[in-house]
Amino acid sequence: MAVPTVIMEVENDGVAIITISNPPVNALALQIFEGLKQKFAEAMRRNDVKAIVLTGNGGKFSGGFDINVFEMIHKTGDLSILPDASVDLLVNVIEDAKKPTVAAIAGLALGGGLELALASHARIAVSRAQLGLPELSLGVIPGSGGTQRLPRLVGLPKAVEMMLSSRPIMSEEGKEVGLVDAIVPLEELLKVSKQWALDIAARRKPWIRSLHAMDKLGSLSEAHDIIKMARQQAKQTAKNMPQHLACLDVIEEGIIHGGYIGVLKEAKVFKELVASVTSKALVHNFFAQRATAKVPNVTDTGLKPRIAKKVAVIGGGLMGSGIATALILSNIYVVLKEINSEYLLKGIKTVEANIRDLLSRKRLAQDNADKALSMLKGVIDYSEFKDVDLVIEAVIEDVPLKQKIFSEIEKACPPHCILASNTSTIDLNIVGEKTRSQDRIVGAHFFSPAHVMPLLEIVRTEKTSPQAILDLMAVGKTIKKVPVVVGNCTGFAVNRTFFPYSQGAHILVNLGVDVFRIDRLITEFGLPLGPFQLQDLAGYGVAVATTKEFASYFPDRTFHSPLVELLMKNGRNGKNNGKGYYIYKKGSKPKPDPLVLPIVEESRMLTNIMPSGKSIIVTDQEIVEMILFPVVNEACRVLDEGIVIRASDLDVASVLGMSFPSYRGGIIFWADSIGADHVYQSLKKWSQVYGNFYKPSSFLEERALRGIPLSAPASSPSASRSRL
Ligand SMILES: C[C@H](O)CC(=O)SCCNC(=O)CCNC(=O)[C@H](O)C(C)(C)COP(=O)(O)OP(=O)(O)OC[C@H]1O[C@@H](n2cnc3c(N)ncnc32)[C@H](O)[C@@H]1OP(=O)(O)O
Repeated sequence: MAVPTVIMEVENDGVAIITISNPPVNALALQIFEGLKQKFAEAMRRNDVKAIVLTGNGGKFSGGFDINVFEMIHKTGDLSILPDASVDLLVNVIEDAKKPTVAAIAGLALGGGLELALASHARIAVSRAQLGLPELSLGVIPGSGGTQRLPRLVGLPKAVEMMLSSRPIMSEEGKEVGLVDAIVPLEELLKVSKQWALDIAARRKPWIRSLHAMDKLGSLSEAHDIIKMARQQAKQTAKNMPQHLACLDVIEEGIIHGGYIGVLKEAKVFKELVASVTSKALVHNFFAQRATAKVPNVTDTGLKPRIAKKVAVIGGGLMGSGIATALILSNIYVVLKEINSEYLLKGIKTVEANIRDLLSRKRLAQDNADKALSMLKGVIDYSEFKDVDLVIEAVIEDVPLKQKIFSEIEKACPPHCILASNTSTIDLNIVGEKTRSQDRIVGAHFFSPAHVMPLLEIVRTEKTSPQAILDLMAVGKTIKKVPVVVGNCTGFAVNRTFFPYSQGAHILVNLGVDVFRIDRLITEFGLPLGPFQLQDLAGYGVAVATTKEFASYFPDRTFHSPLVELLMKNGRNGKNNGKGYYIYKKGSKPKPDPLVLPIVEESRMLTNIMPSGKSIIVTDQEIVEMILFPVVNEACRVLDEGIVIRASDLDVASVLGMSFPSYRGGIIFWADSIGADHVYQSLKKWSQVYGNFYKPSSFLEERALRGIPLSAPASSPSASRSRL
């Protein structure tokens, strides 16, 4: 592994080029701060140095502060390892120095990386470099002056937007808003930056210390209004995440009392937030997501992924058209197949509507939209399949139909082509039973809407080849999904883990708990929708079909609630017909419908599970736990059966596939933070009163009783102790 280093070369023109080197993204490891201090001190001392250019090795400026250090703090609680960079290095050594520094930015400058560039006296970037302050997505705020300097360079509205969204901008936009001074080709980056630095030194170009700039800040009352509005928004969109309001407080401090005071407050708040549970969970998420890219016996075999240039999608329904949209948006040529021209037209219209929607929400530029649509071709036979690299079947969940399609595509496609199914429940061995191509049959399970949801569950059977998995992972990355490789079982990792979620909610309702109270508590916990609103949205057909599927595989823990069927009998079909548990009207928010209450009563009469016919009394916390602990319990079975490679894969899958709040780290991380023992004891207690649905799994029981975290790998010393 390469050692993080900072090197300095002084050229005859009097410019010292200081280069950060820490592959792959030049993260600012603790040694880098030391190195920067030393090299800047040397550059200031040397008489042959007139100016400095700060840059990064390997075509990247810097991906920011080394997030491993946050992880170390979360493990040890030792905040003293944080470098005192924000004043010491960035203000005293760089910004207030007697020699100017120019940041030469290629590739990316994120977080602390961008903050180094902000403290420099000018920024020269290559085209399409990513510039951003994504710290809030890690549960902290920018901690090296970013909260103060960015508003002073780009104005308060843009700075607030960049920090609160954590989304980077391209250098082209950076140039428009004043973050970048010039955009140049990569070959000229150093040359132009050196000249710029010399020009500043000779006062031919302005020597700007951005912490002291005032012209972009606007009046105090304007700033007050902007921050007030941002606070209101953050309260709605970033509930339970302290870093958003903290960031606004720190920005405000600097506007009222000056940039330097702002920097001091920023450093203090940064330290507090680094140690927070939110940061711990979000940093866990960051590394957990990266870990999904490492699949034993697949990514470590030396195999190279083959690039899919042309993909066929079979089925133009909601899922198929969403998948086609995701592919064409990433410049992959798609043939969309339907059984007749009427259905095909419908499918293509859905893809067009998806693209229009992205356009209207400014997520896509017109020329990119046109380009994407030009990559789509509709077909009603297999003639275009002769040169496809991947087929994704996305028809209804019907075993004979899928088997027929797989027999057909085996003949129609070239031998290297991967044959994938988007089934969410059906065993892939059964899907591919009638073929001789089991080694290239794989699950490509997208989540609805497929062009928006970031998870791609890649399901392998014992026969799927490593090459097929690797190729599909590469497609997933290209279309900006996070691929998580899982094993084959009913519901695979995500739907299997979460099937008790709506079951638990239905048990509670039949025990007398109010439907809308449950939804409110689950959204307060952090999921975007409660289980009943989710059912309204997904459609009752899905609820009935999946419950049936799970009931046949897991009869010991399936609860038969007649509620959905009763709703349908009463002419309710969820959002589809505007009437479910909620009333849906165009242009207004869904409203709880009191007219469902008699239907709920009918369901309660039929199930007759309320003790002595009376509603149970439960606290808000118990309600959340009675819904989510059974999910943890099923997650334990998924771990026990080796359906996922590592526990953190389930965290990623729960966050990206089920919108489990990322600031709680994911389903297993959350359970471990509460303690396996509490989960176990609660489930045990409920199973004695309410039955088998709550019965703790043997995996949970063993870990709880032996005090081993659920996330500990089976082979780890702490977990293997359990078998002694
Ligand atoms: C004081 C300051 O204000 C505080 C901060 O700066 S906090 C840090 C702010 N920076 C960030 O949030 C950026 C985080 N990184 C990223 O978003 C992305 O990694 C990236 C856009 C830089 C690159 O993306 P991509 O090319 O897809 O590569 P990706 O797989 O994510 O990362 C490559 C490797 O670099 C590591 N890495 C990336 N950024 C890192 C960082 N800031 N610290 C430590 N490691 C980092 C990843 O963990 C991964 O390691 P692995 O190969 O061992 O799994």
